Amino acid sequence: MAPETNTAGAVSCNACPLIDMSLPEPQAAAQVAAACARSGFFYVTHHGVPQELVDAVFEQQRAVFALPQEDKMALLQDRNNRGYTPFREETLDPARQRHGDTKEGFYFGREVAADSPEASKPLHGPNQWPDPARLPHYRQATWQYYEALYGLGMRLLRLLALSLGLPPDHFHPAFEQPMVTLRPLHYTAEISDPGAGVFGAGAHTDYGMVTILATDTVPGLQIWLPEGEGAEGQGAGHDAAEAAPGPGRGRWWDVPPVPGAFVVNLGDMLERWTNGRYRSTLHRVVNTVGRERYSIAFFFEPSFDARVEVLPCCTGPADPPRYPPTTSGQHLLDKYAATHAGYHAPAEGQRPLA
Ligand SMILES: O=C(O)CCC(=O)C(=O)O
Ligand SMILES: [Fe+2]
Repeated sequence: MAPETNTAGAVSCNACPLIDMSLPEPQAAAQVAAACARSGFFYVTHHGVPQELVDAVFEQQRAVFALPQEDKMALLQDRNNRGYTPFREETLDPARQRHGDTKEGFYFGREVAADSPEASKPLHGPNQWPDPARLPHYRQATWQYYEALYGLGMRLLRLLALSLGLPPDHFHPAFEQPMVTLRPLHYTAEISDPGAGVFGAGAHTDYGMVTILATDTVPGLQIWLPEGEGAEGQGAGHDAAEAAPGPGRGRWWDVPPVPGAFVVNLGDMLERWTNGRYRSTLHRVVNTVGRERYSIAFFFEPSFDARVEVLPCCTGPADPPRYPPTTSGQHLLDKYAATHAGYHAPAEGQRPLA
Protein backbone atom coordinates (compact mmCIF):
# COMPACT_ATOMS: atom_id res chain seq x y z
CA MET A 1 0.00 0.00 0.00
CA ALA A 2 1.43 3.40 -0.93
CA PRO A 3 0.89 6.56 1.10
CA GLU A 4 -2.34 8.30 0.17
CA THR A 5 -0.85 11.75 -0.01
CA ASN A 6 2.30 13.04 -1.48
CA THR A 7 4.09 16.36 -1.69
CA ALA A 8 6.34 18.26 -4.04
CA GLY A 9 6.84 15.44 -6.50
CA ALA A 10 8.16 13.14 -3.83
CA VAL A 11 8.04 9.49 -4.77
CA SER A 12 5.91 7.09 -2.80
CA CYS A 13 7.52 4.06 -1.35
CA ASN A 14 5.22 1.10 -0.99
CA ALA A 15 7.66 -0.47 1.41
CA CYS A 16 6.35 2.06 3.97
CA PRO A 17 2.71 1.16 4.48
CA LEU A 18 0.17 3.22 6.35
CA ILE A 19 -1.00 1.33 9.42
CA ASP A 20 -4.28 2.35 10.98
CA MET A 21 -3.87 2.28 14.75
CA SER A 22 -7.63 2.13 15.24
CA LEU A 23 -7.72 -1.41 13.81
CA PRO A 24 -8.11 -4.29 16.27
CA GLU A 25 -4.67 -5.06 17.69
CA PRO A 26 -4.20 -8.47 16.02
CA GLN A 27 -4.90 -6.95 12.61
CA ALA A 28 -2.61 -3.99 13.17
CA ALA A 29 0.07 -6.34 14.56
CA ALA A 30 0.00 -8.45 11.39
CA GLN A 31 0.62 -5.33 9.30
CA VAL A 32 3.37 -4.26 11.68
CA ALA A 33 5.04 -7.68 11.27
CA ALA A 34 5.10 -7.33 7.49
CA ALA A 35 6.41 -3.75 7.52
CA CYS A 36 9.08 -4.48 10.12
CA ALA A 37 10.42 -7.44 8.16
CA ARG A 38 10.39 -5.52 4.91
CA SER A 39 11.77 -2.06 5.62
CA GLY A 40 11.41 -1.36 9.33
CA PHE A 41 9.50 1.82 8.33
CA PHE A 42 5.77 2.48 8.38
CA TYR A 43 3.36 5.35 8.91
CA VAL A 44 0.75 5.29 11.65
CA THR A 45 -2.62 6.96 11.21
CA HIS A 46 -5.55 7.29 13.65
CA HIS A 47 -2.94 7.18 16.39
CA GLY A 48 -4.93 9.24 18.86
CA VAL A 49 -2.48 12.16 19.20
CA PRO A 50 -4.57 15.29 18.54
CA GLN A 51 -3.47 17.37 15.56
CA GLU A 52 -3.78 20.56 17.66
CA LEU A 53 -1.12 19.19 19.99
CA VAL A 54 1.19 18.44 17.07
CA ASP A 55 0.59 21.89 15.56
CA ALA A 56 1.20 23.57 18.92
CA VAL A 57 4.48 21.74 19.50
CA PHE A 58 5.75 22.62 16.01
CA GLU A 59 4.92 26.28 16.64
CA GLN A 60 6.98 26.16 19.83
CA GLN A 61 9.92 24.53 18.04
CA ARG A 62 9.95 27.27 15.41
CA ALA A 63 10.09 29.77 18.25
CA VAL A 64 12.88 28.04 20.16
CA PHE A 65 15.12 27.72 17.12
CA ALA A 66 14.48 31.41 16.33
CA LEU A 67 16.02 32.44 19.69
CA PRO A 68 19.34 34.29 19.53
CA GLN A 69 22.21 31.84 19.07
CA GLU A 70 23.70 32.81 22.46
CA ASP A 71 20.48 31.77 24.21
CA LYS A 72 20.60 28.37 22.52
CA MET A 73 24.31 27.98 23.25
CA ALA A 74 23.56 28.57 26.94
CA LEU A 75 21.63 25.27 26.80
CA LEU A 76 24.40 23.32 25.08
CA GLN A 77 24.07 19.51 25.21
CA ASP A 78 25.37 18.27 28.56
CA ARG A 79 26.91 14.93 29.36
CA ASN A 80 23.50 13.42 30.04
CA ASN A 81 22.67 14.15 26.41
CA ARG A 82 20.17 16.87 27.23
CA GLY A 83 20.26 20.27 25.62
CA TYR A 84 21.11 22.04 22.38
CA THR A 85 23.20 20.71 19.49
CA PRO A 86 24.29 23.47 17.06
CA PHE A 87 24.40 23.31 13.26
CA ARG A 88 26.94 20.82 11.97
CA GLU A 89 27.70 19.49 15.47
CA GLU A 90 26.47 16.00 14.64
CA THR A 91 27.97 13.92 11.87
CA LEU A 92 25.82 10.86 11.40
CA ASP A 93 27.82 9.39 8.53
CA PRO A 94 31.44 10.46 9.07
CA ALA A 95 32.73 8.30 6.20
CA ARG A 96 30.68 10.17 3.59
CA GLN A 97 30.12 13.64 5.05
CA ARG A 98 32.33 16.62 4.27
CA HIS A 99 31.01 18.41 7.36
CA GLY A 100 28.35 17.91 10.01
CA ASP A 101 24.61 17.70 9.38
CA THR A 102 22.98 20.97 8.22
CA LYS A 103 20.65 20.90 11.19
CA GLU A 104 20.42 22.02 14.81
CA GLY A 105 18.47 20.27 17.52
CA PHE A 106 17.51 19.91 21.14
CA TYR A 107 17.46 16.78 23.23
CA PHE A 108 14.91 16.40 26.01
CA GLY A 109 14.79 13.21 28.00
CA ARG A 110 12.69 11.64 30.68
CA GLU A 111 12.86 14.15 33.52
CA VAL A 112 15.23 12.79 36.21
CA ALA A 113 15.87 15.03 39.23
CA ALA A 114 19.56 15.73 39.90
CA ASP A 115 19.27 14.31 43.42
CA SER A 116 17.48 11.09 42.44
CA PRO A 117 19.44 7.80 42.58
CA GLU A 118 18.76 7.33 38.86
CA ALA A 119 20.73 10.47 38.07
CA SER A 120 23.99 8.61 38.76
CA LYS A 121 23.46 6.66 35.54
CA PRO A 122 24.86 8.09 32.32
CA LEU A 123 22.21 9.64 30.05
CA HIS A 124 19.93 10.43 33.02
CA GLY A 125 19.39 13.85 34.54
CA PRO A 126 17.33 17.03 34.49
CA ASN A 127 16.35 18.67 31.23
CA GLN A 128 17.62 22.05 30.11
CA TRP A 129 14.58 24.15 29.31
CA PRO A 130 14.65 27.51 27.55
CA ASP A 131 13.95 30.60 29.65
CA PRO A 132 10.18 30.77 30.31
CA ALA A 133 10.41 34.55 30.26
CA ARG A 134 11.20 34.28 26.55
CA LEU A 135 9.04 31.25 25.66
CA PRO A 136 6.29 30.95 28.28
CA HIS A 137 4.49 28.03 26.62
CA TYR A 138 7.47 26.04 25.41
CA ARG A 139 7.94 23.63 28.28
CA GLN A 140 4.26 22.86 28.76
CA ALA A 141 3.58 22.25 25.04
CA THR A 142 6.71 20.18 24.57
CA TRP A 143 6.01 18.08 27.64
CA GLN A 144 2.39 17.49 26.70
CA TYR A 145 3.58 16.22 23.32
CA TYR A 146 6.25 14.07 25.02
CA GLU A 147 3.61 12.44 27.20
CA ALA A 148 1.29 11.78 24.27
CA LEU A 149 4.13 10.16 22.32
CA TYR A 150 5.12 8.12 25.38
CA GLY A 151 1.59 6.67 25.36
CA LEU A 152 1.84 5.95 21.65
CA GLY A 153 5.24 4.33 22.22
CA MET A 154 3.72 1.97 24.79
CA ARG A 155 0.98 1.02 22.31
CA LEU A 156 3.62 0.34 19.67
CA LEU A 157 5.49 -1.90 22.11
CA ARG A 158 2.35 -4.02 22.44
CA LEU A 159 1.94 -4.25 18.68
CA LEU A 160 5.59 -5.15 18.22
CA ALA A 161 5.34 -7.92 20.82
CA LEU A 162 2.14 -9.28 19.28
CA SER A 163 3.71 -9.09 15.83
CA LEU A 164 6.41 -11.49 17.05
CA GLY A 165 3.87 -13.89 18.54
CA LEU A 166 4.77 -12.78 22.09
CA PRO A 167 2.44 -11.68 24.90
CA PRO A 168 1.53 -8.01 24.38
CA ASP A 169 3.39 -6.89 27.50
CA HIS A 170 6.57 -8.81 26.65
CA PHE A 171 8.74 -5.69 26.31
CA HIS A 172 7.28 -3.85 29.30
CA PRO A 173 9.85 -5.02 31.89
CA ALA A 174 12.62 -3.61 29.70
CA PHE A 175 10.79 -0.26 29.64
CA GLU A 176 10.24 0.30 33.37
CA GLN A 177 12.69 3.22 33.36
CA PRO A 178 12.98 3.81 29.64
CA MET A 179 15.44 6.12 28.02
CA VAL A 180 13.12 8.44 26.18
CA THR A 181 14.38 11.28 24.04
CA LEU A 182 12.38 13.94 22.29
CA ARG A 183 14.46 15.64 19.65
CA PRO A 184 13.12 18.71 17.86
CA LEU A 185 15.20 19.35 14.74
CA HIS A 186 15.59 22.34 12.44
CA TYR A 187 17.23 21.92 9.05
CA THR A 188 18.62 24.95 7.21
CA ALA A 189 17.49 25.76 3.67
CA GLU A 190 20.90 24.68 2.32
CA ILE A 191 20.44 22.31 -0.60
CA SER A 192 22.13 19.00 0.11
CA ASP A 193 24.80 17.69 -2.22
CA PRO A 194 25.18 13.96 -1.63
CA GLY A 195 28.02 13.66 -4.16
CA ALA A 196 29.97 16.30 -2.24
CA GLY A 197 29.13 14.94 1.19
CA VAL A 198 26.61 17.63 2.24
CA PHE A 199 23.48 16.29 3.97
CA GLY A 200 20.66 17.52 6.14
CA ALA A 201 21.31 14.36 8.14
CA GLY A 202 23.90 11.82 7.08
CA ALA A 203 22.92 8.20 6.49
CA HIS A 204 22.43 6.30 9.73
CA THR A 205 20.32 3.70 11.42
CA ASP A 206 18.57 4.66 14.64
CA TYR A 207 20.17 3.28 17.73
CA GLY A 208 17.34 2.11 19.88
CA MET A 209 14.05 0.27 19.82
CA VAL A 210 11.57 2.45 17.99
CA THR A 211 11.45 6.03 16.69
CA ILE A 212 8.27 8.04 16.11
CA LEU A 213 8.87 10.94 13.76
CA ALA A 214 6.70 13.96 13.05
CA THR A 215 7.66 16.19 10.14
CA ASP A 216 6.37 19.41 8.66
CA THR A 217 5.32 19.40 4.98
CA VAL A 218 8.85 19.76 3.59
CA PRO A 219 10.19 16.49 2.15
CA GLY A 220 13.70 15.21 2.79
CA LEU A 221 13.62 11.84 4.53
CA GLN A 222 14.94 8.95 2.44
CA ILE A 223 15.50 5.27 3.18
CA TRP A 224 17.92 2.85 1.57
CA LEU A 225 16.42 -0.39 0.32
CA PRO A 226 18.24 -3.24 -1.37
CA GLU A 227 17.65 -3.69 -5.09
CA GLY A 228 14.16 -5.00 -5.81
CA GLU A 229 12.73 -4.05 -2.41
CA GLY A 230 11.45 -0.57 -3.19
CA ALA A 231 8.37 0.42 -5.13
CA GLU A 232 9.41 -0.67 -8.61
CA GLY A 233 6.66 0.04 -11.08
CA GLN A 234 5.26 2.80 -8.87
CA GLY A 235 7.68 5.55 -9.67
CA ALA A 236 11.41 5.60 -9.45
CA GLY A 237 13.69 5.57 -6.49
CA HIS A 238 16.76 7.76 -6.67
CA ASP A 239 19.51 6.20 -8.69
CA ALA A 240 22.43 6.52 -6.41
CA ALA A 241 25.15 8.43 -8.22
CA GLU A 242 26.97 8.21 -4.92
CA ALA A 243 28.66 5.08 -3.67
CA ALA A 244 26.28 2.59 -2.09
CA PRO A 245 26.20 3.18 1.66
CA GLY A 246 26.47 -0.53 2.41
CA PRO A 247 27.09 -3.87 0.83
CA GLY A 248 25.12 -4.77 -2.29
CA ARG A 249 23.05 -2.69 -4.67
CA GLY A 250 20.11 -0.60 -3.68
CA ARG A 251 18.42 2.76 -3.95
CA TRP A 252 17.31 5.68 -1.88
CA TRP A 253 13.55 6.11 -1.62
CA ASP A 254 11.64 9.15 -0.46
CA VAL A 255 9.45 8.82 2.58
CA PRO A 256 7.22 11.84 1.94
CA PRO A 257 5.33 13.73 4.64
CA VAL A 258 1.82 12.37 5.12
CA PRO A 259 -0.45 14.89 6.87
CA GLY A 260 -1.75 13.61 10.18
CA ALA A 261 0.51 10.56 10.21
CA PHE A 262 3.73 9.77 12.08
CA VAL A 263 6.60 7.86 10.55
CA VAL A 264 7.62 4.94 12.75
CA ASN A 265 10.93 3.20 12.28
CA LEU A 266 12.85 0.53 14.12
CA GLY A 267 16.31 0.93 15.57
CA ASP A 268 19.33 -1.31 16.01
CA MET A 269 18.25 -2.74 19.36
CA LEU A 270 15.09 -4.28 17.92
CA GLU A 271 17.10 -5.63 15.00
CA ARG A 272 19.39 -7.29 17.53
CA TRP A 273 16.51 -8.60 19.63
CA THR A 274 14.90 -10.15 16.55
CA ASN A 275 18.18 -11.51 15.17
CA GLY A 276 17.76 -9.40 12.05
CA ARG A 277 14.19 -10.48 11.27
CA TYR A 278 13.08 -6.90 11.85
CA ARG A 279 15.09 -4.22 10.12
CA SER A 280 16.81 -1.12 11.30
CA THR A 281 17.04 0.56 7.93
CA LEU A 282 19.55 3.15 6.82
CA HIS A 283 17.99 6.58 6.34
CA ARG A 284 19.07 10.18 5.81
CA VAL A 285 17.72 13.65 5.18
CA VAL A 286 18.47 15.30 1.85
CA ASN A 287 17.30 18.85 1.19
CA THR A 288 16.24 19.01 -2.45
CA VAL A 289 13.83 21.95 -2.25
CA GLY A 290 15.88 24.70 -0.61
CA ARG A 291 13.46 25.31 2.23
CA GLU A 292 13.94 25.10 5.96
CA ARG A 293 12.50 21.98 7.51
CA TYR A 294 11.34 21.11 11.03
CA SER A 295 10.87 17.63 12.39
CA ILE A 296 10.53 16.09 15.84
CA ALA A 297 11.95 12.66 16.53
CA PHE A 298 10.87 10.68 19.58
CA PHE A 299 13.27 7.90 20.48
CA PHE A 300 11.83 5.23 22.74
CA GLU A 301 14.56 3.02 24.16
CA PRO A 302 14.77 0.33 26.84
CA SER A 303 15.98 1.09 30.38
CA PHE A 304 19.72 1.67 30.75
CA ASP A 305 20.39 -1.75 32.29
CA ALA A 306 17.98 -3.73 30.08
CA ARG A 307 19.69 -6.67 28.45
CA VAL A 308 19.28 -6.82 24.70
CA GLU A 309 19.75 -10.42 23.65
CA VAL A 310 18.33 -12.35 20.68
CA LEU A 311 14.78 -13.49 21.49
CA PRO A 312 14.22 -17.28 21.60
CA CYS A 313 11.44 -16.86 19.00
CA CYS A 314 13.94 -15.44 16.51
CA THR A 315 16.67 -18.05 16.71
CA GLY A 316 17.01 -21.79 16.22
CA PRO A 317 19.49 -24.43 15.06
CA ALA A 318 19.39 -23.07 11.50
CA ASP A 319 19.49 -19.45 12.62
CA PRO A 320 21.99 -19.00 15.45
CA PRO A 321 22.23 -15.62 17.20
CA ARG A 322 24.05 -13.12 14.99
CA TYR A 323 24.53 -10.54 17.74
CA PRO A 324 26.18 -10.91 21.14
CA PRO A 325 24.09 -9.71 24.10
CA THR A 326 24.51 -6.07 25.10
CA THR A 327 22.75 -3.59 27.32
CA SER A 328 20.63 -0.73 26.14
CA GLY A 329 22.77 1.86 27.91
CA GLN A 330 26.12 0.67 26.64
CA HIS A 331 24.81 0.50 23.11
CA LEU A 332 23.56 4.11 23.22
CA LEU A 333 26.72 5.47 24.85
CA ASP A 334 28.87 3.93 22.14
CA LYS A 335 26.68 5.43 19.41
CA TYR A 336 26.52 8.97 20.83
CA ALA A 337 30.26 9.08 21.37
CA ALA A 338 30.82 8.09 17.73
CA THR A 339 28.63 10.78 16.17
CA HIS A 340 28.59 13.89 18.38
CA ALA A 341 31.57 16.21 18.43
CA GLY A 342 30.29 17.69 21.68
CA TYR A 343 29.37 14.52 23.52
CA HIS A 344 31.74 12.83 25.93
CA ALA A 345 30.21 9.95 27.79
CA PRO A 346 30.75 9.95 31.55
CA ALA A 347 31.77 6.89 33.48
CA GLU A 348 28.92 5.25 35.39
CA GLY A 349 28.55 6.69 38.86
CA GLN A 350 29.63 10.18 37.82
CA ARG A 351 27.12 12.81 38.83
CA PRO A 352 25.36 14.61 36.02
CA LEU A 353 25.89 18.31 35.49
CA ALA A 354 22.99 19.97 37.25
O1 LIG B 1 14.27 14.67 10.37
C1 LIG B 1 14.02 13.56 9.90
O2 LIG B 1 13.17 13.40 9.01
C2 LIG B 1 14.78 12.33 10.34
C3 LIG B 1 15.60 12.53 11.59
C4 LIG B 1 16.32 11.28 11.97
O3 LIG B 1 16.44 10.34 11.23
C5 LIG B 1 16.90 11.16 13.32
O4 LIG B 1 16.93 12.17 14.06
O5 LIG B 1 17.32 10.05 13.69
FE1 LIG C 1 17.12 8.60 12.31
